[in-house]
Amino acid sequence: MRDSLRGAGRLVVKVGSSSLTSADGGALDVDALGALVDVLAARRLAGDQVVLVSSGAIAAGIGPLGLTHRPTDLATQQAAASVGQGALVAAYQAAFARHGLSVGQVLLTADDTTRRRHWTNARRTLERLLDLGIVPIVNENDTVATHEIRFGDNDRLAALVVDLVGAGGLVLLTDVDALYDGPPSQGGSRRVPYVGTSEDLDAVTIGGTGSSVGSGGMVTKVEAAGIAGTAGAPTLLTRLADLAGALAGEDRGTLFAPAAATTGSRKRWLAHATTARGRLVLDDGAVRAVTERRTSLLPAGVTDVVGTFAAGDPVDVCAPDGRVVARGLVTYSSGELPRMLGRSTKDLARDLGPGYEREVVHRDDLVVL
Ligand SMILES: Nc1ncnc2c1ncn2[C@@H]1O[C@H](COP(=O)(O)OP(=O)(O)O)[C@@H](O)[C@H]1O
Ligand SMILES: N[C@@H](CCC(=O)OP(=O)(O)O)C(=O)O
Repeated sequence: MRDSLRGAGRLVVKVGSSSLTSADGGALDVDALGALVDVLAARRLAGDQVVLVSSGAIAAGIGPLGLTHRPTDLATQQAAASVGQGALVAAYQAAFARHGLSVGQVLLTADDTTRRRHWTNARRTLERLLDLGIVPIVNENDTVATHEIRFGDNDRLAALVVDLVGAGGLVLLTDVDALYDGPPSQGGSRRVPYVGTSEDLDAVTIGGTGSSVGSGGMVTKVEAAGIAGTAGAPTLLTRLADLAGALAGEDRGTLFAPAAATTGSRKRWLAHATTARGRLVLDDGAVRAVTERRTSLLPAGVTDVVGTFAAGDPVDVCAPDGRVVARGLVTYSSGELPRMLGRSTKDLARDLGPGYEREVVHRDDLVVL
C-alpha cells in the first residue's frame, strides 16, 4: 500500500497555509515553498503529472496589507487573497522555473464543481494544462467567493480535484507529520500510520485547526481522504519535511486506503461536489423507497419543500426528522412543487397536464448518503 503513491501516475498535492507561512503566520515562507517545489518538480521530471492545490493566498496577503493576523471579515479576507494570490503564484513560478517547468493558475469557485457544465469545463482545462506539461496551481477564487458559496478550506477542493482529473493519489501536506489518535499538542497522542476503513477512526479524536492561519483542521482532511477514497485514490497525510521519504514508500505520515467499493463518477459528483440549493422532506414510506428499494422519488412521498431552487438544481432529500438521507437533482422548481405534494402522478397529470407525470427526482440522479 505504501508503494501505491509511487506509481500513482497523476497526483494531486494539497499544501495548507500553515506549511507555507512563517511561524507567526504573517509572511510567505519562500524557503518552505522552494523545498516543496523541489520535491514536486523531481516527481514531474520523472514522468508523473502533478496538480498542486495551494492554500496561502490570504496568509500571504497579511504582510503586504500591513495586518498583524489573519483577517476575520470577508471583505478583508478577499482583499488579502487578492494581494496574496499574486505573490503566491509569482513565488511558485520562480521556483518551478528553476527546474525548467511552467505553472498555470486555476482559481475555482464552488459553482465550478456544483454546476455539471462548469465541472466538465474545469476538467477540460486541467486536462489540457497537464497534456501541455504544465503544473496547474489550484486555489479557491477567494476574491469573489462569498460566505454562502465558499469551500472555505482547500482540503475538500483538493479531493474534488482528484475526481476531476482522475488522479491516482492525493497528498495532504500540513503542519503535523500525521494524523494522531488525539490532539498532537496533548502528550501521549500516537501517530496513526494507516487508516484502512472508517472503523479505524473510531478511537481517534479529530480536532480543528491548531494554527492561526489554517482553517479546516484535521476534520476536513479526514473528510477529504474519504472523498478521494470513493474515487479509488489513496490519501497520504504528512508534512513537507517527510514528503520525499513518504513518496519513496517510507513509513511516514498517515496513509488512508481507498474505499473498497467506489461509486460512478456522476454519483460521486452529486454526493461530494454539489452544494444543495434546498431540501425536500419525505414521509417514512418514501424514505424507505428511496434508500432501501432505490426507487425514484415521486410527489406523493414529499411532505415539505424548503429553499428556493430551479429545476435541475441539487437538493438534499431528508427524513421527517430532518436527517439528510440522499442528494439528488430535482426536476421541478421550488415554485412548482408545493401544489404537488402528497399527490399521485396520475392525479397530477390529469389536473395539471402530462408534463407533471414525471418523478421529482429520478433514481439515476439520486445518490443515497
Ligand atoms: N487527531 C489529530 N491529529 C493531528 N492533528 C490534529 C488532530 N486534531 C486536530 N489537529 C490539528 O489540525 C491541524 C492541521 O490543520 P490546519 O491548521 O487546518 O492546517 P492546514 O493549514 O495545513 O490546512 C494540526 O496543526 C493540528 O493541530
Ligand atoms: N483559499 C484560502 C485557503 C483557506 C485556508 O486557510 O485553507 P487551509 O490552510 O488549507 O486550511 C487561501 O488561499 O488563503
